[in-house]
Amino acid sequence: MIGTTEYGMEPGKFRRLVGLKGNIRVFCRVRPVSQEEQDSAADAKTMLSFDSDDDAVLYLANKGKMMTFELDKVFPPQATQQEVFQEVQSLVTSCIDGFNVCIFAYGQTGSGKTYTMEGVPDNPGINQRALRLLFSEVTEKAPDWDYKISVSMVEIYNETLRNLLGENPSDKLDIKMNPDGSGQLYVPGLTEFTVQSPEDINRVFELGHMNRATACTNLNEHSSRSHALLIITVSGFNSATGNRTQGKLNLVDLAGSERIGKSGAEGSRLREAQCINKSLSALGDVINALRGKHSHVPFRNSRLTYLLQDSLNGDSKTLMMVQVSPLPSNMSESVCSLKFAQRVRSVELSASSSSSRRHENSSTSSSPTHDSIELDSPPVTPAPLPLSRASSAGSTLSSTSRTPSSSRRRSQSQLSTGRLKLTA
Ligand SMILES: Nc1ncnc2c1ncn2[C@@H]1O[C@H](COP(=O)(O)OP(=O)(O)OP(=O)(O)O)[C@@H](O)[C@H]1O
Repeated sequence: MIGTTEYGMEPGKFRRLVGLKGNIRVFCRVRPVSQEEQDSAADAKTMLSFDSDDDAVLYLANKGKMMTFELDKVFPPQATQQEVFQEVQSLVTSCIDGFNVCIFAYGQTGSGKTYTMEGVPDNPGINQRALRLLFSEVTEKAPDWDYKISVSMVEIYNETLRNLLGENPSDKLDIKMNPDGSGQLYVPGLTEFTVQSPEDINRVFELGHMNRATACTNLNEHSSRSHALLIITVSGFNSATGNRTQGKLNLVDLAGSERIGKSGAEGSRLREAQCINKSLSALGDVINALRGKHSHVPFRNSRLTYLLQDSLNGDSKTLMMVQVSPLPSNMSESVCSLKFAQRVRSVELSASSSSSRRHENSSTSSSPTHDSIELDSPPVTPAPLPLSRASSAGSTLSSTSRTPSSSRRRSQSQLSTGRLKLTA
Protein backbone atom coordinates (compact mmCIF):
# COMPACT_ATOMS: atom_id res chain seq x y z
CA MET A 1 0.00 0.00 0.00
CA ILE A 2 1.35 3.37 -0.99
CA GLY A 3 1.02 6.29 1.37
CA THR A 4 2.91 8.23 3.96
CA THR A 5 4.16 5.75 6.45
CA GLU A 6 3.65 5.92 10.14
CA TYR A 7 7.15 6.34 11.45
CA GLY A 8 8.34 3.33 13.34
CA MET A 9 9.49 -0.21 12.81
CA GLU A 10 9.12 -3.71 14.07
CA PRO A 11 11.07 -3.71 17.34
CA GLY A 12 14.44 -5.32 17.06
CA LYS A 13 14.26 -5.76 13.30
CA PHE A 14 17.21 -3.58 12.48
CA ARG A 15 19.05 -4.51 15.62
CA ARG A 16 19.63 -7.87 13.98
CA LEU A 17 20.62 -6.29 10.68
CA VAL A 18 23.27 -4.03 12.13
CA GLY A 19 24.75 -6.93 14.02
CA LEU A 20 26.02 -8.41 10.77
CA LYS A 21 29.71 -8.06 10.26
CA GLY A 22 31.44 -7.31 6.98
CA ASN A 23 28.26 -6.01 5.41
CA ILE A 24 27.01 -2.77 4.02
CA ARG A 25 23.58 -1.49 4.95
CA VAL A 26 21.79 1.24 3.11
CA PHE A 27 19.33 3.64 4.69
CA CYS A 28 17.58 6.48 2.93
CA ARG A 29 16.45 9.74 4.49
CA VAL A 30 14.14 12.11 2.66
CA ARG A 31 14.44 15.68 3.84
CA PRO A 32 11.32 17.80 4.33
CA VAL A 33 10.22 20.52 1.91
CA SER A 34 11.34 23.82 3.44
CA GLN A 35 8.98 26.71 4.12
CA GLU A 36 10.60 28.68 1.31
CA GLU A 37 10.09 25.80 -1.09
CA GLN A 38 6.49 25.42 0.03
CA ASP A 39 5.91 29.11 -0.63
CA SER A 40 7.17 28.74 -4.17
CA ALA A 41 4.26 26.60 -5.33
CA ALA A 42 6.06 25.58 -8.55
CA ASP A 43 8.44 23.28 -6.74
CA ALA A 44 6.65 22.22 -3.61
CA LYS A 45 4.91 19.02 -4.59
CA THR A 46 6.89 15.93 -3.74
CA MET A 47 7.07 13.01 -6.16
CA LEU A 48 8.05 10.60 -3.41
CA SER A 49 5.75 8.33 -1.43
CA PHE A 50 6.19 5.77 1.30
CA ASP A 51 4.79 2.39 2.15
CA SER A 52 2.91 2.30 5.41
CA ASP A 53 3.40 -1.48 5.60
CA ASP A 54 7.08 -1.57 4.77
CA ASP A 55 9.54 0.98 6.11
CA ALA A 56 12.25 -0.20 3.72
CA VAL A 57 10.53 0.88 0.50
CA LEU A 58 10.44 4.22 -1.29
CA TYR A 59 8.33 5.03 -4.37
CA LEU A 60 9.24 7.73 -6.84
CA ALA A 61 6.96 8.97 -9.60
CA ASN A 62 9.17 9.84 -12.55
CA LYS A 63 8.08 10.62 -16.12
CA GLY A 64 4.74 8.91 -15.65
CA LYS A 65 6.28 5.77 -14.17
CA MET A 66 6.37 4.65 -10.57
CA MET A 67 9.84 3.48 -9.56
CA THR A 68 10.27 1.31 -6.48
CA PHE A 69 13.45 1.34 -4.40
CA GLU A 70 14.01 -1.27 -1.74
CA LEU A 71 16.54 -0.38 0.93
CA ASP A 72 17.18 -1.45 4.53
CA LYS A 73 15.26 1.45 6.02
CA VAL A 74 13.61 4.58 4.69
CA PHE A 75 13.19 7.65 6.89
CA PRO A 76 10.35 9.90 5.77
CA PRO A 77 10.63 13.70 6.10
CA GLN A 78 9.02 13.72 9.54
CA ALA A 79 11.63 11.39 11.04
CA THR A 80 13.44 13.16 13.86
CA GLN A 81 17.17 13.27 14.55
CA GLN A 82 16.57 11.08 17.60
CA GLU A 83 14.64 8.51 15.58
CA VAL A 84 17.41 8.34 13.00
CA PHE A 85 20.05 8.00 15.70
CA GLN A 86 18.10 5.26 17.40
CA GLU A 87 18.51 3.13 14.29
CA VAL A 88 22.29 3.58 14.15
CA GLN A 89 23.21 3.55 17.81
CA SER A 90 23.95 -0.15 18.07
CA LEU A 91 26.39 0.26 15.17
CA VAL A 92 27.95 3.19 17.00
CA THR A 93 28.44 1.32 20.27
CA SER A 94 29.87 -1.74 18.52
CA CYS A 95 33.15 0.17 18.26
CA ILE A 96 33.46 -0.18 22.06
CA ASP A 97 33.56 -3.91 21.37
CA GLY A 98 36.48 -3.44 18.99
CA PHE A 99 34.71 -3.12 15.64
CA ASN A 100 35.58 -0.60 12.98
CA VAL A 101 32.49 1.17 11.70
CA CYS A 102 31.84 3.63 8.86
CA ILE A 103 28.70 5.67 8.45
CA PHE A 104 28.54 7.71 5.23
CA ALA A 105 26.01 10.36 4.27
CA TYR A 106 25.70 10.39 0.49
CA GLY A 107 23.58 12.53 -1.81
CA GLN A 108 23.39 15.69 -3.87
CA THR A 109 24.02 19.14 -2.44
CA GLY A 110 21.14 20.31 -0.28
CA SER A 111 19.71 16.83 0.30
CA GLY A 112 20.38 16.91 4.06
CA LYS A 113 23.74 15.14 4.54
CA THR A 114 25.10 17.74 6.94
CA TYR A 115 21.79 17.97 8.78
CA THR A 116 21.89 14.21 9.38
CA MET A 117 25.54 14.00 10.38
CA GLU A 118 26.25 17.36 12.03
CA GLY A 119 22.73 18.58 12.71
CA VAL A 120 21.91 22.09 13.84
CA PRO A 121 22.88 23.66 17.19
CA ASP A 122 19.61 22.91 18.97
CA ASN A 123 19.14 19.54 17.31
CA PRO A 124 22.44 17.73 16.80
CA GLY A 125 22.93 14.94 14.33
CA ILE A 126 24.64 11.56 14.42
CA ASN A 127 28.17 12.92 15.07
CA GLN A 128 27.44 14.60 18.37
CA ARG A 129 24.94 12.03 19.55
CA ALA A 130 27.43 9.25 18.81
CA LEU A 131 30.28 10.85 20.71
CA ARG A 132 28.02 11.60 23.69
CA LEU A 133 26.65 8.08 23.72
CA LEU A 134 30.12 6.52 23.54
CA PHE A 135 31.35 8.78 26.31
CA SER A 136 28.44 7.92 28.57
CA GLU A 137 28.73 4.19 27.80
CA VAL A 138 32.40 3.97 28.68
CA THR A 139 32.03 6.05 31.82
CA GLU A 140 29.40 3.67 33.17
CA LYS A 141 30.78 1.78 36.12
CA ALA A 142 32.17 -1.65 35.30
CA PRO A 143 35.04 -3.33 37.05
CA ASP A 144 38.41 -3.78 35.43
CA TRP A 145 37.92 -1.91 32.14
CA ASP A 146 39.48 1.48 31.39
CA TYR A 147 38.69 3.28 28.17
CA LYS A 148 40.13 6.14 26.21
CA ILE A 149 38.11 7.99 23.59
CA SER A 150 40.08 10.06 21.13
CA VAL A 151 38.77 12.16 18.31
CA SER A 152 40.21 13.46 15.04
CA MET A 153 38.51 15.62 12.45
CA VAL A 154 39.64 15.68 8.87
CA GLU A 155 38.47 17.43 5.75
CA ILE A 156 39.33 16.18 2.27
CA TYR A 157 39.12 18.94 -0.32
CA ASN A 158 40.51 18.46 -3.84
CA GLU A 159 42.28 15.31 -2.63
CA THR A 160 44.03 17.27 0.12
CA LEU A 161 43.72 16.34 3.80
CA ARG A 162 43.28 19.07 6.43
CA ASN A 163 43.61 18.60 10.16
CA LEU A 164 40.50 20.32 11.54
CA LEU A 165 41.49 19.98 15.20
CA GLY A 166 45.07 21.11 14.59
CA GLU A 167 46.69 24.40 15.46
CA ASN A 168 47.39 25.00 11.79
CA PRO A 169 44.34 23.64 9.97
CA SER A 170 45.63 24.99 6.65
CA ASP A 171 48.57 22.57 6.76
CA LYS A 172 48.16 19.67 4.40
CA LEU A 173 48.45 16.17 5.81
CA ASP A 174 49.77 13.09 4.15
CA ILE A 175 49.02 9.39 4.54
CA LYS A 176 52.17 7.33 4.95
CA MET A 177 53.28 3.77 5.38
CA ASN A 178 54.79 3.11 8.78
CA PRO A 179 58.53 2.52 8.24
CA ASP A 180 58.58 -0.11 11.02
CA GLY A 181 57.53 -2.79 8.54
CA SER A 182 54.20 -3.40 10.30
CA GLY A 183 52.32 -2.61 7.09
CA GLN A 184 50.29 0.01 8.92
CA LEU A 185 49.46 3.38 7.50
CA TYR A 186 49.41 6.54 9.54
CA VAL A 187 48.83 10.25 9.16
CA PRO A 188 51.79 12.16 10.57
CA GLY A 189 50.71 15.26 12.45
CA LEU A 190 47.03 14.35 12.70
CA THR A 191 45.66 15.73 15.96
CA GLU A 192 43.88 13.34 18.28
CA PHE A 193 42.05 14.79 21.26
CA THR A 194 41.29 12.67 24.25
CA VAL A 195 37.74 13.37 25.37
CA GLN A 196 37.63 13.53 29.15
CA SER A 197 34.43 15.42 29.86
CA PRO A 198 31.15 16.40 28.17
CA GLU A 199 32.58 19.93 27.84
CA ASP A 200 35.41 18.51 25.72
CA ILE A 201 32.79 17.20 23.32
CA ASN A 202 31.37 20.70 22.84
CA ARG A 203 34.84 22.12 22.32
CA VAL A 204 35.74 19.49 19.73
CA PHE A 205 32.77 20.42 17.57
CA GLU A 206 33.24 24.17 18.02
CA LEU A 207 36.90 23.95 17.11
CA GLY A 208 36.31 21.70 14.11
CA HIS A 209 33.60 23.99 12.80
CA MET A 210 35.67 27.12 13.28
CA ASN A 211 38.74 25.62 11.66
CA ARG A 212 36.71 24.46 8.71
CA ALA A 213 35.34 27.96 8.23
CA THR A 214 38.67 29.80 8.52
CA ALA A 215 40.21 28.64 5.26
CA CYS A 216 37.25 29.38 3.02
CA THR A 217 35.16 32.37 2.04
CA ASN A 218 31.84 30.56 1.88
CA LEU A 219 31.48 27.68 4.30
CA ASN A 220 28.30 26.33 2.73
CA GLU A 221 29.79 26.13 -0.75
CA HIS A 222 33.05 24.79 0.57
CA SER A 223 31.42 22.07 2.67
CA SER A 224 29.37 20.97 -0.34
CA ARG A 225 32.59 20.25 -2.19
CA SER A 226 34.62 18.58 0.50
CA HIS A 227 34.31 15.42 2.56
CA ALA A 228 34.19 15.89 6.34
CA LEU A 229 35.31 13.00 8.56
CA LEU A 230 34.90 12.62 12.29
CA ILE A 231 37.10 9.75 13.45
CA ILE A 232 36.45 8.42 16.95
CA THR A 233 38.79 5.79 18.36
CA VAL A 234 37.76 3.85 21.46
CA SER A 235 40.56 1.96 23.20
CA GLY A 236 39.90 -0.35 26.14
CA PHE A 237 42.20 -2.00 28.64
CA ASN A 238 41.20 -4.68 31.11
CA SER A 239 43.49 -4.44 34.11
CA ALA A 240 42.48 -7.90 35.37
CA THR A 241 43.12 -9.85 32.18
CA GLY A 242 45.48 -7.51 30.33
CA ASN A 243 43.14 -7.61 27.30
CA ARG A 244 43.11 -4.61 25.04
CA THR A 245 40.51 -3.57 22.48
CA GLN A 246 40.42 -0.88 19.87
CA GLY A 247 37.52 0.10 17.65
CA LYS A 248 37.09 3.03 15.34
CA LEU A 249 33.98 4.91 14.28
CA ASN A 250 34.23 6.97 11.09
CA LEU A 251 31.39 9.40 10.49
CA VAL A 252 31.60 10.81 7.00
CA ASP A 253 29.68 13.70 5.42
CA LEU A 254 30.52 13.19 1.75
CA ALA A 255 30.79 15.97 -0.81
CA GLY A 256 27.70 16.61 -2.96
CA SER A 257 27.24 13.93 -5.62
CA GLU A 258 25.70 16.02 -8.42
CA ARG A 259 26.88 15.35 -11.92
CA ILE A 260 29.47 17.53 -13.61
CA GLY A 261 27.47 17.73 -16.84
CA LYS A 262 24.45 19.18 -15.11
CA SER A 263 26.39 21.67 -13.02
CA GLY A 264 28.28 22.94 -16.11
CA ALA A 265 31.41 23.31 -14.01
CA GLU A 266 34.51 25.06 -15.39
CA GLY A 267 37.94 25.97 -14.05
CA SER A 268 38.37 25.42 -10.32
CA ARG A 269 34.79 24.18 -10.04
CA LEU A 270 35.53 21.56 -12.65
CA ARG A 271 38.60 20.45 -10.69
CA GLU A 272 36.51 20.22 -7.51
CA ALA A 273 33.88 18.19 -9.31
CA GLN A 274 36.52 15.90 -10.81
CA CYS A 275 38.04 15.28 -7.37
CA ILE A 276 34.62 14.54 -5.90
CA ASN A 277 33.85 12.25 -8.82
CA LYS A 278 37.16 10.46 -8.40
CA SER A 279 36.73 9.83 -4.68
CA LEU A 280 33.07 8.78 -4.87
CA SER A 281 33.91 6.46 -7.77
CA ALA A 282 36.83 5.09 -5.77
CA LEU A 283 34.49 4.44 -2.86
CA GLY A 284 32.15 2.51 -5.15
CA ASP A 285 35.07 0.54 -6.60
CA VAL A 286 36.37 -0.35 -3.14
CA ILE A 287 32.96 -1.53 -1.96
CA ASN A 288 32.60 -3.57 -5.13
CA ALA A 289 36.02 -5.17 -4.79
CA LEU A 290 35.57 -5.95 -1.09
CA ARG A 291 32.20 -7.56 -1.45
CA GLY A 292 33.30 -9.41 -4.58
CA LYS A 293 36.35 -10.66 -2.64
CA HIS A 294 38.65 -9.39 -5.38
CA SER A 295 42.33 -10.10 -4.83
CA HIS A 296 43.10 -6.39 -5.28
CA VAL A 297 41.08 -3.71 -3.51
CA PRO A 298 41.89 -0.26 -4.95
CA PHE A 299 42.06 1.65 -1.66
CA ARG A 300 44.82 3.90 -2.95
CA ASN A 301 42.75 5.40 -5.74
CA SER A 302 41.57 8.24 -3.50
CA ARG A 303 42.48 9.85 -0.20
CA LEU A 304 39.05 9.03 1.14
CA THR A 305 39.32 5.28 0.61
CA TYR A 306 43.01 5.22 1.59
CA LEU A 307 42.20 6.94 4.89
CA LEU A 308 39.26 4.64 5.58
CA GLN A 309 41.06 1.48 4.53
CA ASP A 310 41.01 -0.27 7.90
CA SER A 311 37.37 0.61 8.49
CA LEU A 312 36.06 -0.75 5.20
CA ASN A 313 38.06 -3.94 5.28
CA GLY A 314 37.50 -7.28 6.98
CA ASP A 315 34.75 -7.55 9.54
CA SER A 316 34.09 -3.83 9.74
CA LYS A 317 30.54 -2.54 9.48
CA THR A 318 29.39 0.02 6.95
CA LEU A 319 26.19 2.02 6.70
CA MET A 320 25.38 4.33 3.83
CA MET A 321 22.74 6.96 4.54
CA VAL A 322 21.47 8.09 1.17
CA GLN A 323 19.96 11.53 1.42
CA VAL A 324 17.21 12.53 -0.99
CA SER A 325 15.53 15.84 -1.74
CA PRO A 326 11.76 15.59 -2.14
CA LEU A 327 11.55 18.28 -4.86
CA PRO A 328 10.58 17.53 -8.47
CA SER A 329 13.41 19.76 -9.70
CA ASN A 330 15.88 17.42 -7.98
CA MET A 331 14.25 14.26 -9.27
CA SER A 332 16.95 13.18 -11.72
CA GLU A 333 19.63 13.50 -9.02
CA SER A 334 17.40 11.63 -6.58
CA VAL A 335 16.98 8.82 -9.08
CA CYS A 336 20.76 8.66 -9.54
CA SER A 337 21.38 8.58 -5.78
CA LEU A 338 18.76 5.90 -5.22
CA LYS A 339 20.06 3.76 -8.08
CA PHE A 340 23.53 4.02 -6.61
CA ALA A 341 22.10 3.06 -3.21
CA GLN A 342 20.43 0.01 -4.70
CA ARG A 343 23.66 -1.07 -6.35
CA VAL A 344 25.57 -0.69 -3.10
CA ARG A 345 22.91 -2.73 -1.39
CA SER A 346 22.84 -5.39 -4.08
CA VAL A 347 26.57 -5.82 -3.52
CA GLU A 348 25.75 -6.55 0.11
CA LEU A 349 23.24 -9.18 -0.98
CA SER A 350 26.07 -11.11 -2.58
CA ALA A 351 27.58 -11.49 0.88
CA SER A 352 24.61 -13.34 2.32
CA SER A 353 21.66 -15.04 0.73
CA SER A 354 18.48 -12.98 0.71
CA SER A 355 16.72 -15.56 2.85
CA SER A 356 19.27 -15.31 5.60
CA ARG A 357 20.09 -11.62 5.49
CA ARG A 358 17.44 -10.61 8.01
CA HIS A 359 18.95 -12.86 10.67
CA GLU A 360 22.18 -12.40 12.50
CA ASN A 361 24.54 -15.03 11.18
CA SER A 362 28.09 -13.94 10.75
CA SER A 363 29.00 -17.06 8.80
CA THR A 364 26.82 -16.00 5.89
CA SER A 365 28.13 -12.48 5.90
CA SER A 366 31.56 -13.44 4.75
CA SER A 367 30.75 -15.99 2.09
CA PRO A 368 29.53 -14.33 -1.05
CA THR A 369 27.28 -16.32 -3.31
CA HIS A 370 28.47 -14.38 -6.39
CA ASP A 371 32.02 -13.70 -7.34
CA SER A 372 31.39 -10.09 -8.12
CA ILE A 373 28.60 -7.67 -8.84
CA GLU A 374 29.58 -4.62 -10.85
CA LEU A 375 29.03 -1.39 -9.01
CA ASP A 376 28.95 1.54 -11.42
CA SER A 377 30.57 4.77 -10.47
CA PRO A 378 28.25 6.96 -8.49
CA PRO A 379 26.79 10.01 -10.22
CA VAL A 380 28.89 13.11 -9.90
CA THR A 381 29.42 15.59 -10.87
CA PRO A 382 39.50 32.46 14.35
CA ALA A 383 41.69 31.14 16.65
CA PRO A 384 41.34 27.65 18.07
CA LEU A 385 39.54 27.16 21.36
CA PRO A 386 41.54 25.71 24.24
CA LEU A 387 41.01 21.98 24.42
CA SER A 388 42.52 19.16 26.43
CA ARG A 389 44.96 17.97 23.80
CA ALA A 390 46.28 14.44 23.98
CA SER A 391 49.99 13.95 24.27
CA SER A 392 51.56 11.72 21.69
CA ALA A 393 51.43 8.87 24.16
CA GLY A 394 47.75 9.57 24.78
CA SER A 395 46.28 9.95 28.23
CA THR A 396 43.68 7.51 29.43
CA LEU A 397 40.34 8.41 30.90
CA SER A 398 40.50 7.78 34.59
CA SER A 399 38.18 5.21 36.15
CA THR A 400 36.24 4.57 32.98
CA SER A 401 34.97 1.14 32.35
CA ARG A 402 32.05 -0.91 31.13
CA THR A 403 31.13 -4.54 31.21
CA PRO A 404 32.46 -5.92 27.95
CA SER A 405 30.51 -8.29 25.76
CA SER A 406 33.42 -10.67 25.92
CA SER A 407 32.35 -13.00 23.15
CA ARG A 408 32.62 -10.20 20.61
CA ARG A 409 35.48 -8.32 22.13
CA ARG A 410 38.70 -8.54 20.22
CA SER A 411 42.04 -8.27 21.88
CA GLN A 412 44.57 -6.02 20.28
CA SER A 413 48.18 -5.71 21.13
CA GLN A 414 48.57 -2.00 20.44
CA LEU A 415 46.76 1.12 21.41
CA SER A 416 46.77 4.17 19.20
CA THR A 417 49.45 6.56 20.31
CA GLY A 418 48.41 9.91 19.01
CA ARG A 419 48.73 8.97 15.35
CA LEU A 420 45.96 7.51 13.31
CA LYS A 421 47.00 4.02 12.38
CA LEU A 422 45.59 2.25 9.40
CA THR A 423 46.11 -1.36 8.48
CA ALA A 424 47.45 -1.74 4.97
N1 LIG B 1 15.56 16.30 8.09
C1 LIG B 1 15.60 17.63 8.01
N2 LIG B 1 14.78 18.40 8.76
C2 LIG B 1 14.80 19.75 8.71
N3 LIG B 1 15.62 20.43 7.86
C3 LIG B 1 16.45 19.74 7.09
C4 LIG B 1 16.50 18.31 7.11
N4 LIG B 1 17.41 17.90 6.23
C5 LIG B 1 17.93 19.01 5.68
N5 LIG B 1 17.37 20.12 6.18
C6 LIG B 1 17.68 21.49 5.82
O1 LIG B 1 17.86 21.51 4.40
C7 LIG B 1 18.96 22.34 4.04
C8 LIG B 1 20.02 21.56 3.26
O2 LIG B 1 20.52 20.53 4.11
P1 LIG B 1 22.08 20.22 4.26
O3 LIG B 1 22.89 21.46 4.31
O4 LIG B 1 22.21 19.27 5.37
O5 LIG B 1 22.35 19.52 2.86
P2 LIG B 1 23.71 18.84 2.36
O6 LIG B 1 23.32 17.63 1.61
O7 LIG B 1 24.66 18.66 3.47
O8 LIG B 1 24.26 19.93 1.36
P3 LIG B 1 25.80 20.19 0.96
O9 LIG B 1 26.23 19.01 0.14
O10 LIG B 1 25.69 21.44 0.16
O11 LIG B 1 26.61 20.35 2.20
C9 LIG B 1 19.51 22.92 5.34
O12 LIG B 1 18.91 24.18 5.55
C10 LIG B 1 19.02 21.94 6.38
O13 LIG B 1 18.89 22.54 7.66
